[in-house]
This record gives sequence, structure tokens and C-alpha cells, in this order.
Amino acid sequence: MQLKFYKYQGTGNDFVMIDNRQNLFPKNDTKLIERLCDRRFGIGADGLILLENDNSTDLSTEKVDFRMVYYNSDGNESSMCGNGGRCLVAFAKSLNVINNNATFIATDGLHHATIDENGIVSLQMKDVDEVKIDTEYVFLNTGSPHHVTLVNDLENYNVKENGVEIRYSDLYGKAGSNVNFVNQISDNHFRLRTYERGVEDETLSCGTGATATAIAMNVIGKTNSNSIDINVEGGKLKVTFEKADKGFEKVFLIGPATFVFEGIIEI
Ligand SMILES: N[C@@H](CCC[C@H](N)C(=O)O)C(=O)O
Repeated sequence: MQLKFYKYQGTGNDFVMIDNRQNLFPKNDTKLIERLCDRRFGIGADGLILLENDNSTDLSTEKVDFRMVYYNSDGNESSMCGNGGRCLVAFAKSLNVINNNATFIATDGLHHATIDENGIVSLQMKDVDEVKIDTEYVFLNTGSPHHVTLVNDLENYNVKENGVEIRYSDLYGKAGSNVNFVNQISDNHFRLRTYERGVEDETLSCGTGATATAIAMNVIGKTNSNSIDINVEGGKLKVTFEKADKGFEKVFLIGPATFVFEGIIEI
């Protein structure tokens, strides 16, 4: 069978995109998804995303433009991917599924997003109502679980080695966590490197990780700002949010989402 695919990247976090509105993709074929994401034997990506019709019949929710189904490069379906969500909005626009505004459903609920004329996607992330603060780290869930810790000399830091240790530690059990290593550049500006579970390596960017880092830095008083710039290895992201009675709301992840190439692969 021939499979049409599109490759997108958001600050270097890259994804195979598939239009699955006809429901033809073999969604339970973990090995196939892993192979498509393989950088030597496949297309190469940190994850694979299906754009699907939303068939829910819940009349209480607003009109949904599409559904996002996300898989890590290990082939397993996982939790929310912020950069992937931004790229999916750009993909949906290219397919004429949306114009410049999107409402879509993902594993963590409903998302709203806008895309501007320069391809910058502003994606509303889920509200955050619980933040765990430890002396060494902050843990929070921004759609995916994130351990956030400040380190010195981030440039030369061994993200993979230290990331693996924390990801598989007793702290997070079988489910594990993504792990973010952070340096402060100025009051509202941070540098971030992320180890991603499911990719089991450092990626060039992680959107839910950048979101978690921005909120974590505010919570521990490293910044009072609610508009935070994050330099990741693959570019620049911005995160904005508002403090709520309990936690954080109106959380937005903002950055570029770019088409790379398209093709057909035999599966
Ligand atoms: N790259 C993503 C996060 C993807 C999910 C993560 N690997 C997990 O399984 O928790 C992002 O941009 O948020």
C-alpha cells in the first residue's frame, strides 16, 4: 500500500503528518510507525501525527475542526505534543481544513489555535492546576509530564545521560517523564534542552516542555513575568499565561511551524 505523507517541523521538533480523514492508516501497527519515524530506515521524525475527523457526537462542545492523534518515534501513542499540535494546525491550513483559526481535540482535551501570515502558530495549552515544587526540581503536567531543573553550563551538559537517569528513576515509575534542563539568560528569557520520553533522546525542541519550563520558572520566582522567551536547540518559542485562583490558565505556546517536504512511501 502507498502512503502519502507530509513532513513538518516546529523549532526542530519534526513530525510525519498523515491525513487520516478516510481512516485508512493502520493505527495499531507500532512497528510501522516506529519504522516511518526511523531516520535511517524510514522518513525520519520525532513523532507521527494523524489528522482525523472528529466523530464525537457530544453536542455540548463547540464545533471541532479535526482530531489530533500523536505517536512518539518509538511507535506508541502518547500524551499531548505542543510542537506537534502547532505543526498540525499548519498542516490543517494547507489541506483547507481550517483558515487561520482552529479548534481541535487532542488526548488532553480541546485546543484553540491561530496561525498568522508568517506561519507563527499560537496554540492554547491545557490549564495547569497542580505544580509540585521540590528543592531540586519542579514537576508539572502541561499535556505531557515534565520534570524541570536548573543546571549550570547547559551548553556542555549531558542531556541524554542525565535525562535517562531521571526519566527511569523511581520518581516517575513505569510511565516516566520528559526531562527539561534549564539556564536563565535574563529576567524573562531562558535556555532549554529537553530529553523526551518515547523518543528516548534529546530533541531539538519540546513544546509542552517549554510551556512547563515557563510556568516552573515563574512558580519558583526566577521570573515574575507571564510572557517568557525560551531558546531551544532548534529555535525560539514564547510562552504566555495567566495566574488563576488555582494554578495557571490561558496558557499559550507560540512559535513557527514549517512544512519541510512531502512524499509517498510503500508500507
Ligand atoms: N515533543 C512534544 C512532546 C511529545 C510527547 C512526549 N514525548 C511524551 O511522550 O510525553 C512537545 O512538543 O510537546
